Amino acid sequence: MESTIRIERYADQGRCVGHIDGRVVFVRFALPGELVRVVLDEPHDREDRFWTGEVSEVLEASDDRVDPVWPLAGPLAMGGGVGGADLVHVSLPGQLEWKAASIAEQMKRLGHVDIEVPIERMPEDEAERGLHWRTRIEMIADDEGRPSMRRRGTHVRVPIDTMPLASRALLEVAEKEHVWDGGFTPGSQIRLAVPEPRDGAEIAGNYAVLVNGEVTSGDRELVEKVMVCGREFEYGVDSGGFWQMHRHAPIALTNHVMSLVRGELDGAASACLWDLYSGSGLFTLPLATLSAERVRMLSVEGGKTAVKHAQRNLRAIHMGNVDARTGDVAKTLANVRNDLSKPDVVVLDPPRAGARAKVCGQIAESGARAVVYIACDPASLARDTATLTRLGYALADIRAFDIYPSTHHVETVALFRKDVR
Ligand SMILES: C[S@@+](CC[C@H](N)C(=O)[O-])C[C@H]1O[C@@H](n2cnc3c(N)ncnc32)[C@H](O)[C@@H]1O
Repeated sequence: MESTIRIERYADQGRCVGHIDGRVVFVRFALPGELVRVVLDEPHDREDRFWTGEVSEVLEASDDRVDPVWPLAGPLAMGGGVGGADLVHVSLPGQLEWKAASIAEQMKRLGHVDIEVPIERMPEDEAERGLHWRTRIEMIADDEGRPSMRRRGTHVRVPIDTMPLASRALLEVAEKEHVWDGGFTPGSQIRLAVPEPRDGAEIAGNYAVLVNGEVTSGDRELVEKVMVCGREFEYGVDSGGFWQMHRHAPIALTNHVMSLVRGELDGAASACLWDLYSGSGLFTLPLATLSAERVRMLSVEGGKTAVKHAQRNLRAIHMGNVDARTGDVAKTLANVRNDLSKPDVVVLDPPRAGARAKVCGQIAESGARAVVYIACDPASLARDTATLTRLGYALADIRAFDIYPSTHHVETVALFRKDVR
C-alpha cells in the first residue's frame, strides 16, 4: 500500500513520524515538514498500533534534503535499500540538528531533564561529505562468493565493489587484498579492520582481513595510536574485537573524558578511579597516568581477549596501578577489594542497552563524587539518567560527538555530580 503523508517530526532509529487516518506511521528517509509518498512495510493491518514505511517519492522537500551521497544505501524505491546509512538523504548540518533534537527529546521523555546538547563534528567529515570514516567494516559473501549487503525486506544480496563509509586506508587494503574480487565461501562473514595511519606512517602489515573470525591476511593483533592531552598512547587491540570505529573517535572521546575527570579531581594528589566496560583500555591507559603514581584504578570488561590486551598495554607503559578485571560489571562490582571500593570518579562506557538500574545502584553505593558516562544510545543514557538522578546525582555537563555520520547514531558524554544539597 502506498500513501501521501505530511511528515511531522523526527522519531527514533532514523525515522520520522506522520499519520494516516489518525494512525502513527514511522517513515524511513523522510524529513520533518516534507510531503512524501510512502510505501508501507508488509505486513500491516487495521489493528496495528502503528505502521512503518519508506519514502518512495518526495513531493515537497525539506531544505535539509540532499541527493544521497551513497545511493545504494538510500530508499529502496530509488535503487537503494542496503542499509548502513539511514541519514544519507540529510545534509551534514541537518544530521547534527536531527541528532541534537533526538538526544534532547529522549533526555526529556525518559531522563526528565530539559537540555540542549551541543554536537561536535569530527575533523574531515565535512570535506568527506559524511563518508570514509569507518576503520572497521563487515560484509557477507553472497551465493557467488562476492562481498555483499542484504537489500531490506528481501533475501536479495547485492554484491558490492566498494564501501563508501570505509576509511580511505581501509579501501586501499581492500584493493590490495583483492577483497572486491570475491572468491569467499558463500555465506561467510568478511571483516576488515585497518587502524588509521594518523602519523602518516605506512599501513604496512597493520591491518586484518578476517573471514568467519579467522585472519586470512594481515595480523590478529593491531596497533592503534591515540594522541591524548599531548601524549601518544599505543594500544595493542584484537582485530576481531571492539574498537571505536570512526577514525577520530578515539582521540575526541578520550580527550574529552580526560578533561572531565581531571576537572573533577581538581589537582588532588591521589585518587581512586573506576573504568567500567573498559574494552582494550582506551580510557584506562590515559586515566592511569593521571596524578602520576597516586591513582589507583579498577577496570572491568567482559571480553577476555580485550582485558589481556589492556593488561599488556598497561605493562608496556609501566602502569602497575590498575586492577584490570575480566567479568560482568554488575557481578564484579559486588565484590571489590577494599582499597578500590570507594572511587572518586567512575567512568563507564556501556553497550547499547546502557548500564541499567543495578549498575547505577552499585555506582551510587560506592559513593563516587562524579560519574562520566559515555553512551552510544541516547535512550539508554536517558533511562540511566533518571536512575542516577533518583540516586542523588545531577547532570552537570553533556556533549555529543558525531562519530557515526550518515547514520542516526550519535555518541553522548554526560557528567553527573553527586548532589550535595
Ligand atoms: C562501547 S564498548 C566500550 C569499550 C571501551 N571503553 C572503548 O571505548 O574502547 C563496551 C564494552 O563493554 C563490554 N561489555 C558489554 N557488556 C558487559 C558487561 N555486562 N560486563 C562487562 N563488560 C561488558 C563489551 O565487551 C565492550 O568491550
